[in-house]
Amino acid sequence: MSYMADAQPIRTIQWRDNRVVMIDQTKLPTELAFVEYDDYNQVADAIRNLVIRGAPAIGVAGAFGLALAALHSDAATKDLLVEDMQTAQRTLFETRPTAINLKWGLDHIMAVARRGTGVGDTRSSVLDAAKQMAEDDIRINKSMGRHGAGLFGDDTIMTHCNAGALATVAYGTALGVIRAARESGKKIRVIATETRPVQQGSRLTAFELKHDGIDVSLIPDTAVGYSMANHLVDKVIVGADRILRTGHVYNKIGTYQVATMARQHGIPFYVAAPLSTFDMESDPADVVIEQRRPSEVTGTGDRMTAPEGIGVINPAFDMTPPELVSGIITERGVVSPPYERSIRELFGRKN
Ligand SMILES: CSC[C@H]1O[C@H](OP(=O)(O)O)[C@H](O)[C@@H]1O
Repeated sequence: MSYMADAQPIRTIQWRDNRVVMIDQTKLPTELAFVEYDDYNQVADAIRNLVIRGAPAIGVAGAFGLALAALHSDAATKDLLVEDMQTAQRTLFETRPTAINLKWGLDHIMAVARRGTGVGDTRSSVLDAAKQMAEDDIRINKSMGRHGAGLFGDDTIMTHCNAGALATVAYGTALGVIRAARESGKKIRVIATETRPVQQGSRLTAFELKHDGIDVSLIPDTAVGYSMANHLVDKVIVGADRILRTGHVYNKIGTYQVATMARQHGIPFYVAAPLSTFDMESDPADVVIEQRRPSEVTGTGDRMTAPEGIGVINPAFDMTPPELVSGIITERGVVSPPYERSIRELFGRKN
C-alpha cells in the first residue's frame, strides 16, 4: 500500500456506488480492511468508534454521512429534505466534540442543501459538494506540504499521533509535509511516538511511513524526553484538531508534553493544519475536550493492564499554548508568532 504522491494512493474514505467506503482503522496495522456504509447512523458509529479518525477525515466522513441522509430521505419537498438532513447533522455532530473539522464539514454541506431548489437538485448538489470536499482535502494537503517542506533539511523529525493519509483523505497534514520534504530530496528520518492509549502512532503512522519506504522508528511516549536529551530529534511536527485565532493548538493527548520538552531542548515545534481546522470564534474556555472510555487505558484487546474498577482520566486531546509553537503550516503558507495577527492576516489572504 502506498500513500506516495507518485502512486495512486489508497483513499482513507471515498464514495462508491452510493455508499461510503472507508478503511477500518481499528484493524490496522495487521489488516487492511474496508467497510461500506449506506446509512448515516453507521457513519456516526464509525466516527465514534475510531473506524475513521483524524480531524480532516471525520469532516469528510460527516459530509458523506449527510449525503447518505439526503439520498435515503423520502421527503417530498426540499424543506422536508433539509429537516431530515438536520436530524442527521445532529447525530453526526454529537459523535466527537473537539475536532472543529467535523462541524466545518457538516455546516458546509448543510449550507449547500439550503441553497437547493427541489429535492433532486438538492440531493445531487449535496453529493457533489461532499465529493469536492474530499478532492479539495488532497489538494490542500499537497499545498501544505509544499509550504512546509522548506522548513526541513536532512532532519530527524518527531511526530505524535497520526496526522497522515489515515487522518485525511489520502496524503496527510503533518505527514504530508514529511512526504513533501522527502519528495523534494531531503533525507528524512522519522521518530513516531506510539501515542497511548489508542496507539495511533504505532498502529497508523509507523504503518503508513513504513509502507511508503520512509525511515521511521517507534518510541514509547515516555521516551520523548530521552530522545530529545540525547540529540536524536532535530524538529517536531504534529497535526491539530482545532486551532484558535490566538494560536492555541488542540491536538492528541500528549502533544503538550512533546511541545514542552521541545522547548526545553531548543527544538522547533511545528503544527500542520488546513484552514478548516481553525476556529476563529472560540476562546480556550469554550473548547470541549473529548473524554474517552476507561477501557482504552485499562486494557489492550482482551488483556486487563489495570485493576478492575480503577478510576481513569482519559482525555483524547490537550491544549498546547501558542508560545510553544514555532510555526503553523497551512495550505496558504506558514504563520509565525504573534499568532493573533498572523492568523488574522492568513484568513485575509487570497488562496
Ligand atoms: C490531521 S489531524 C489528525 C489529528 O486527529 C487525531 O486524533 P484522533 O486520532 O483521536 O482523531 C490526532 O489529534 C491528530 O493530530
